[in-house]
Amino acid sequence: MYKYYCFNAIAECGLANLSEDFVPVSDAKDADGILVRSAALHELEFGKNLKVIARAGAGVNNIPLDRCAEEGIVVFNTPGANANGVKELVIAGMLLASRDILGGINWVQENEEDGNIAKDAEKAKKAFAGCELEGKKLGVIGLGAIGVLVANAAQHLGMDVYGYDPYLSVESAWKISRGIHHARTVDEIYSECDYITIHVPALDSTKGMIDADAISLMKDGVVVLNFARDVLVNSEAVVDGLVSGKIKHYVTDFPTPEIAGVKGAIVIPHLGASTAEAEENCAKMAVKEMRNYLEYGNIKNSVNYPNCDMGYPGDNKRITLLHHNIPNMIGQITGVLAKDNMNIADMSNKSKGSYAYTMIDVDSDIPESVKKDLEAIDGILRVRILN
Ligand SMILES: NC(=O)c1ccc[n+]([C@@H]2O[C@H](COP(=O)([O-])OP(=O)(O)OC[C@H]3O[C@@H](n4cnc5c(N)ncnc54)[C@H](O)[C@@H]3O)[C@@H](O)[C@H]2O)c1
Ligand SMILES: O=C(O)[C@H](O)COP(=O)(O)O
Repeated sequence: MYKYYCFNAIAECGLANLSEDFVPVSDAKDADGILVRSAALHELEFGKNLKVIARAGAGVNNIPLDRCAEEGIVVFNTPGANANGVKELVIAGMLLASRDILGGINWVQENEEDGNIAKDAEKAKKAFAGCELEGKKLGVIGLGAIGVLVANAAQHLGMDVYGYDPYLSVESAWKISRGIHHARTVDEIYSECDYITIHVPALDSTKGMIDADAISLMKDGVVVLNFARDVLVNSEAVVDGLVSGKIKHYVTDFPTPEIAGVKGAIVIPHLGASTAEAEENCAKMAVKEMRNYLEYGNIKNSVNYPNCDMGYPGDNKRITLLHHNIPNMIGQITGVLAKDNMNIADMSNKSKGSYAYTMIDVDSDIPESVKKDLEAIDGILRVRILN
């Protein structure tokens, strides 16, 4: 029996894929698995039984990844599952920044009692005129699941699109339309583009990347879109840019007290992934990842441990070990099994940064003493026996 706890509402169609071996609990401390969206887990003390956190979404800056790795907790996200929802909102954001749709709608609401509104609208409309996206230059920083979709969609709208991503994955490279220009430096995006949209994770290396220096390189009247994370921009620099007119509009999915009321800021309350489709995709993927790990020890889409998949163990018994990525771990682990005369039927070892994962299938039952001996090896963080 596995216990799980949901920190946010997780779409029912995903939870429906949990078998009867999974029961919800009312206290996260009792859980084997946690499902979460944006709830902040940094301050949470994890229970001893917690083995997995599945983030139904992309960004994992709400989860203490290193602490989880050290406590033997595998963290998953759901790459690409909400990318289309975000892409569509980014396109909407570009349109809202180009045409004064919001100003026009507000005018109509303010004049709803005007019996002559049809005629008056024809006089008023010049105040809300805008420009078109076609032919304008768009810079996309970060060409992952979302950035690629935004770049390709913008190209279909007739924009001249530049993409920048020094860590571009092969998977993304296959998807990028060949009409997208390859920007070799981020400065090229800053200096060339009329619209700049940022789709990178919040990391130490990306926090505050849109700062006063970056903005000083941008064209006058640039539109900056941030549907990734608030911390990617230096708020003070963006506010200064809006006040001076250097930035025409800052369109963001992340309201903060500094930005919310500033003229020129178009602020949305984190709605990028709030579509039925995105919520369902994310919930299904997160549940699948959590189940596959708890039931079979397989890791797919982890952000703090390597991917490692040995499928279904069949008649074999499975041992899984989370450990530090240091020399002689395999020697010590197999040494324990040899001491107990156990026969290894299949085995896999993968590493990611400072952490590694070993899966071993054996063709006999695994005595409790083996688990204890494995746990005693220096550098082992968690041992599971999946009988
Ligand atoms: N508004 C929302 O509701 C919403 C929804 C999903 C994701 N997000 C945010 O958007 C981010 C991106 O999502 P995704 O699904 O595209 O993630 P992803 O991991 O598929 O793509 C991120 C891309 O950024 C690139 N990158 C990393 N550092 C970079 C740098 N310094 N310069 C340029 N590129 C860099 C990576 O190589 C990768 O290709 C997430 O981390 C999350 O914070 C927001
Ligand atoms: O990183 C993400 O996936 C998005 O920011 C969506 O967050 P949400 O699941 O809280 O809407």
